[in-house]
Amino acid sequence: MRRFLLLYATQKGQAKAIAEEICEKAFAHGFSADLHCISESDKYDLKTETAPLVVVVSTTGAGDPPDTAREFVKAIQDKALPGDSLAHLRYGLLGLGDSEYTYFCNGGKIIDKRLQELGARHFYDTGHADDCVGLELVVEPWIDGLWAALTKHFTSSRGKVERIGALRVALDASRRMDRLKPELLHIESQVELLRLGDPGRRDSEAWGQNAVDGSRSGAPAAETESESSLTCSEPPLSQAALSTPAAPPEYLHVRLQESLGPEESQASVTSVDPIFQVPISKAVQLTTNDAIKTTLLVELDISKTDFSYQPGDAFNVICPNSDSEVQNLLQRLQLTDRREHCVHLKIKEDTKKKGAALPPHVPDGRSLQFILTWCLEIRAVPKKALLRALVDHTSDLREKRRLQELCSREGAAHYNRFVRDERASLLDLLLAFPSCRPPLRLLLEHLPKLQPRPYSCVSSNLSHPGKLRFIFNIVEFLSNTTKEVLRKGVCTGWLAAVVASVLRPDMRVSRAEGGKAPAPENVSPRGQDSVLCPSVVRVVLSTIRETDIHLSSNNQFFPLTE
Ligand SMILES: Cc1cc2nc3c(=O)[nH]c(=O)nc-3n(C[C@H](O)[C@H](O)[C@H](O)COP(=O)(O)O)c2cc1C
Repeated sequence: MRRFLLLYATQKGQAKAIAEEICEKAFAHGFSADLHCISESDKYDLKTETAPLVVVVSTTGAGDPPDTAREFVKAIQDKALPGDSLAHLRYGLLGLGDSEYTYFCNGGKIIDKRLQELGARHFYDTGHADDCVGLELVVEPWIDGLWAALTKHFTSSRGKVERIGALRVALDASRRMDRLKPELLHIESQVELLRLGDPGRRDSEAWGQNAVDGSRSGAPAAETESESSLTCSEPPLSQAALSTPAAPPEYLHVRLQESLGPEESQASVTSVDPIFQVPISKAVQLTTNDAIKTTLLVELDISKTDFSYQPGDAFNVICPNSDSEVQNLLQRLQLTDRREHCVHLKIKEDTKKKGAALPPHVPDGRSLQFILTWCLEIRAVPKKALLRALVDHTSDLREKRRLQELCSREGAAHYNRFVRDERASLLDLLLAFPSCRPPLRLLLEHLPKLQPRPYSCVSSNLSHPGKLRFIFNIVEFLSNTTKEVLRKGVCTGWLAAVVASVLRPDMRVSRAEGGKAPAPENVSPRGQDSVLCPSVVRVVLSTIRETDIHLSSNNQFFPLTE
């Protein structure tokens, strides 16, 4: 068995589960993995490790490595470490993150960068998996490729790494004895020679071409396939035999029934918690106009509601999808004239889907317009399963082929580049592929729930009776798409719905990479840019008390008094 060291650093368990999956699969590929949490520093020693290292590490906080990696990071960041202290080490790293956060996969990036600084080299290129679109999109191909990379590592550098390790140990031991004998100089030069001629270096460069990296996905392809776009590809992909996933089984039966009367209040969005619709009563720009990051204090008028809260409680804020996008979607589905019809769902009797269940976020009997506005995340980046399902409803053969490519294994880099990184939505795809005419059923089966976002409130009922105050940090608050949309001056999407209602036309949306608290000199004195909201925006609040959401340290700068 060829052994490798497998370390994971997790906050919520996903990195651990992935490391365990690697460990289980290793055996079948002829490897044995020594699996440890990265915090178990007594179980491994990178300074003397001769086997390749595989690290799976997630990100938490504002781009921090998980708590369990704190000691490890501190240890490798020790400035006293020589720049070649890990030169014998070959490693592969899989970072987990969520591109909705400012510092995507930063936990992994910090460790990766420092290992490189200490002389360690990749035997397999780094993967960055994105929880926002599904970790599996990167994790699965990354694990699939790992076995070939390990095999290549073991065959091309068999013995050499072990020899370096053995020589180093001998050298270090002798150094500790503080007797620099002439033969040690010989060993030292052997180590140097091995390092210079180590094929692992060339391997790592070669593997670099096969990046399974969210942030750089498609970059190599971009050089050779400059003409590729969402709708068209070039050889070799356009001529490749494709391995596409099986069509996801249909499982919903949809019945549209003419509505008998006007729809009830929109407040009955699906939630087990009590829900309130409240106006935004005030928005205060807390940062000056030239601040790197724009920070808003948003005040909601809850005087007509009845619930208690404390500072630090988190609230789920749900905003509706933009009306124009909903209308566009209805048009593409050719259902505009039936938008007021009530939607009734049943599980198809002959479905092949195991454990099929009605989507809990789609209430029975509500209008089609209501469901598209309040229940479905119509801006979600379509997953490959949805792309695959769209193939079967596309009549133009060229469009069909391109959709097949985008959901195929061979087209994974194009999916990342043109769908995931561009944050394309279903509507974008329907516009790009005009012959695609999916049934409503397909949307209800595939679109996820319109997600609320938790925000901590910063006021108390005593300090601000009848008011609920939140801090919105614009840079972190906006998705890439929304930032882009705002730059173009068009507001769409639910995030933009809130922002548009509180942004003054002259308020700048910062492009800078945020994450740090605004410098005190950038904080507007006493909220002088305070503006009364021109319009009342319906925001649905559902209370949740989340003990693990605390006020960020940013808040200490904010002048919360009137
Ligand atoms: C409180 C919290 C903070 C997070 N911060 C970041 C971040 O700054 N950057 C990032 O890329 N992902 C961030 N994430 C996303 C996680 O890294 C991602 O969901 C990952 O899959 C979690 O893996 P784990 O369960 O092993 O910790 C954060 C997640 C949570 C819950």
